[in-house]
Amino acid sequence: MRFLNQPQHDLTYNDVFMVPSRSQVTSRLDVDLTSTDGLGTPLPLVAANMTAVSGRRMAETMARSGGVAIIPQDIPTDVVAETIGKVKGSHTVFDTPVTVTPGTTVGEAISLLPKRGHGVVLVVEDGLPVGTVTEADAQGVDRFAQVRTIMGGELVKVSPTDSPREIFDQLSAAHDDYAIALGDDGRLLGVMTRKGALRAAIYAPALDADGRLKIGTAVGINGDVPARAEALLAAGSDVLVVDTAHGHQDKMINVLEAVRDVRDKLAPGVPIVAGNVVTADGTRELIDAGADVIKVGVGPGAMCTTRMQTGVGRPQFSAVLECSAAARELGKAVWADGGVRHPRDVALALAAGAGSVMIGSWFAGTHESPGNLMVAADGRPYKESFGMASARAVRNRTRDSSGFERARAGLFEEGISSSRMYLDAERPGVQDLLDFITSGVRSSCTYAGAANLPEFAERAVIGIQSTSGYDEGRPLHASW
Ligand SMILES: NC(=O)C1=CN([C@@H]2O[C@H](COP(=O)(O)OP(=O)(O)OC[C@H]3O[C@@H](n4cnc5c(N)ncnc54)[C@H](OP(=O)(O)O)[C@@H]3O)[C@@H](O)[C@H]2O)C=CC1
Ligand SMILES: Nc1nc2c(ncn2[C@@H]2O[C@H](COP(=O)(O)O)[C@@H](O)[C@H]2O)c(=O)[nH]1
Repeated sequence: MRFLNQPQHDLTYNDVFMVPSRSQVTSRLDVDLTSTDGLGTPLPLVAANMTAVSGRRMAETMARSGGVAIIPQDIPTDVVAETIGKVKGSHTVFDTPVTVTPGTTVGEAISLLPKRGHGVVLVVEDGLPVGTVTEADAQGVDRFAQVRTIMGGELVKVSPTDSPREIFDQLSAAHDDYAIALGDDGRLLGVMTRKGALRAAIYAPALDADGRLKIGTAVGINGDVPARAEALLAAGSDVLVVDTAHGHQDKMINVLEAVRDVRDKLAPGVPIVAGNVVTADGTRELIDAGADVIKVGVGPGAMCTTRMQTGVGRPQFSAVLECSAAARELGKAVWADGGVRHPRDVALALAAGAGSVMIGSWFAGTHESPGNLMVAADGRPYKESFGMASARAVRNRTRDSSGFERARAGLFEEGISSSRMYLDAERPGVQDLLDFITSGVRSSCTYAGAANLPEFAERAVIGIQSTSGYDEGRPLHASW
């Protein structure tokens, strides 16, 4: 990457723009978005280790689309192990349906609809699919009625060996939008919508050496971290994130060395990600202590109050640029963590040299995040998000401590305890957001003349802009 005009101060994503360069890449579909962080996932995107963001559904969906989700450090180890098992047991292409039985009430079935982006609940009897229920089927029906009275019985059945294009064509011919895939024994393998078929032709899943979906997990720096790391690796975690607010501290370095020893003994191929830092020194020290990838970002997160509380942090574009250069010198990479609100931010982080980009709050406002769907007074659906250093998260993390210790820890909050992440009516599912982001990033690459992410980081030409420069680029949804 090179600057068009030399910066005199540190820069946020909003402070910069990219100019087009002569390109030999003629189609956005020719761009290879494989991450350059050593994990080699087909998409350079990571769902953050936040309780309001990454659970089983987020992990499955991210991995099917080529990225990865990190299950947070605050989830009990046995629950994380169970989640890893479920994700690894799910189909790598077909979506996992929400299922009910014919005797389930309509009210319960409808309450399960928002658990998936595809808007259908599958009715299963004795292990066999017998019908579907959608919001439309339930219109005007008593919530206590059983779903058998309203379910649609015509199911489009496809084979797991059918190509995405064949499934798309079968659904179009049947004027339907929901296919179920059955194994040879008639067992349900998963479901696919028409849009899902289109996506299956574009995205490749992120798979482990045994061909199962990838999933990552996080540990903090307190408690018996090596024991938790051992259990997570034994359960099959594909990435281990060692995460704390101030990553450039002695305790982190000691913990990281211990986690590296556990990893080397049990699962030498599993990368360790550590953070957060925002300086070249912090990056180098965490790499020396055993990290393969450095998580970069102090204070850019949407749930973050660190900069207002402490004055500490660094504008994220400059932090990623400096840390990625330091990591690259040592043959390692960084994740740009936090502050992503538009596809352009992902593109700019990759231009600054990030190997992958971690997203939290934006993904919290999707069907696949763990929270319950709520509806605001104006009718807009939303999910609650909260920071991992908020009083709410600290209370949860210190549940085994004394009342005094919990109360004291609560005084040191550095995050928001409750925030509304509205579901975008146009993009309510995380796959919708991934479509939005990847189409933007593919396009950024072709503007730079890059066929892949190493070329993009090499060729990007970045300029610095004023706030009016940034404003000029915002679309107007009404006349001025
Ligand atoms: N990227 C970011 O900007 C930030 C991210 N977070 C996220 O919140 C989650 C919780 O992290 P964290 O608050 O570190 O909680 P942890 O539970 O991981 O505890 C942090 C440990 O580090 C010690 N510590 C020393 N200095 C600091 C400091 N300045 N800030 C915080 N802890 C410090 C704490 O001791 P003691 O309590 O005695 O001081 C404690 O032992 C993580 O997921 C983290 O990534 C949190 C804040 C900023
Ligand atoms: N200072 C704080 N930072 C936090 C907190 N919880 C999470 N985070 C960081 O934010 C990113 C995600 O950023 P986003 O803009 O995509 O939401 C996450 O990975 C953490 O590094 C917090 O309570 N305080």
